[in-house]
Amino acid sequence: MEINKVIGPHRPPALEDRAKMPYTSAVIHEIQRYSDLTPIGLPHCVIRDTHFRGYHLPKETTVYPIMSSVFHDPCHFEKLDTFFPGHFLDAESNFKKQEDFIPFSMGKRFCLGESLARSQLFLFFTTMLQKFSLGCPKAPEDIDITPRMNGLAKIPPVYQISFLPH
Ligand code: HEM
Repeated sequence: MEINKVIGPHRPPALEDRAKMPYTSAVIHEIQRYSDLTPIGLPHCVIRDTHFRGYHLPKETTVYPIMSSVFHDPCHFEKLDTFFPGHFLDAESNFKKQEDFIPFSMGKRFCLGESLARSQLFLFFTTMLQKFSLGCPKAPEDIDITPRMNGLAKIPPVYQISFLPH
């Protein structure tokens, strides 16, 4: 079987897309890109002998969709190791959808909770910022964001953060 392009099922627009808050959407997308929470994705297995871009994958080969390579693709993101919401904004500051940005994976087994998760991320993030002023005892440049563990998932370190109601 020759696979050139795997097309995911139709995804309905999430609440975040309908809200038309391009910078907020860009920040949330950049958080997902930069944090790179599941760097090697979830393992899959080919169910028959498969040819993919010149490689022969015998039946039952385990395949890891290396998500990190997507989030650090220099063809799509100019500042790979910098938190830069501009990756998802065009020259007029409109939200720029990146078709190759796939934190919820793609194909038949893409995340079933994608719409719910995206709506929740948007509501959680905007509500927090509307209701609280966020603070941290350390200066931003002194915060070590190296993950505590890095394997199937990246586990973030523990931070001290304050939420002061407006
Ligand atoms: C930010 C939040 C989330 C992220 C980044 C995420 C990401 C993912 C990824 C990468 C996969 C693996 C797809 C694959 O096998 O290639 C997955 C699978 C799945 N996710 Fe999520 N997910 C999130 C939240 C949720 C939520 C809230 C739900 C349910 C309420 C959910 C339900 C599922 C299910 C059921 C699968 C398995 C789909 C299948 O194997 O057919 N996810 N998710």
